[in-house]
Amino acid sequence: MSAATAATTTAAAALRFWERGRKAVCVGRNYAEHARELNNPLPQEPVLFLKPPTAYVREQGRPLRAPWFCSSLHHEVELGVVVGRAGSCISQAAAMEHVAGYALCLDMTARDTQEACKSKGLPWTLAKAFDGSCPVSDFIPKERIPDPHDLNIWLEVNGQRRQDGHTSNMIFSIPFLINYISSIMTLEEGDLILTGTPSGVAAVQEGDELVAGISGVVTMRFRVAARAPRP
Ligand SMILES: CC(=O)CC(=O)C(=O)O
Ligand SMILES: [Mg+2]
Repeated sequence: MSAATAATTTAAAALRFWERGRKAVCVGRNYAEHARELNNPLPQEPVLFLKPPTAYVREQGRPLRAPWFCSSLHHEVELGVVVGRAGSCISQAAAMEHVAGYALCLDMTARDTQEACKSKGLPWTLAKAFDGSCPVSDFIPKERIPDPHDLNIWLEVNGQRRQDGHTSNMIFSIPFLINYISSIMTLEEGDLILTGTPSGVAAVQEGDELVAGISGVVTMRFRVAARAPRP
C-alpha cells in the first residue's frame, strides 16, 4: 500500500469509530491466566463473539450499568484494534496494513448470565452484547503504538489495581486474529476487534469508579450506576 493510501486510511478511521455503526468482534480466552481463573480450557482456535454498535459508551457519556437480568457485572480490560481498511481473507503478512489504530476497551460481562448460558450450551449474546457493554477510549492512531504486543494494560476499581496484563501474553497475535476473523466475516472500516482480557476480572458495584489505561498511552474513567430496571 502506498504512503498516501495509508494516510487516508488512518485519517478516515480516526473519525469517531464508535459512531460509525460498526461491529465489535471480540476474542475470548486469549490470555492463558484468564482462561485458568475461570476454569476454562485453553483454546485451540480463537473464541469469537460480537457486540453491536449500541454497546459503545464514551468516557463523558452515560455511566456503566448492569442490565436488568444481571446481578454480577464483571470488568474485562482489553486492547481494541480499530480496522482502517476493509477486507476479507486478509493474510497475516498484510494484516497490519488494515489497522488504523487502537482503543482501550472494557468488555463488560454479565457473568452470572454467561455462566447460565454456558451451562445450557447457549450463545453468550445476553451476557456480552447488552447496551453499554463496551466502554471505549478515544481513538489512538497506529503511529502512537509501534508494537501492540508490547503494552501494559491495567484496570483499577476505587483506586485498587484489579487487572495488570501485558499484551505479549496473548495466545493469538493481532495478525493471526485479523487473518482468522476475516476468513469468517468481512472486516469493515471502523470495526473494532477486542483482543481478550488478562486475569483479574471481578464484579463491580453501584458507585464504583473504574480507571483503566494503557501505560504511557491513554487512561479512561467510568462510574458504575444502579442496575437498569426491569422493563
Ligand atoms: C470468559 C470470557 O468472558 C471470555 C472473554 O471475553 C475474554 O476476554 O477472555
Ligand atoms: Mg473479553
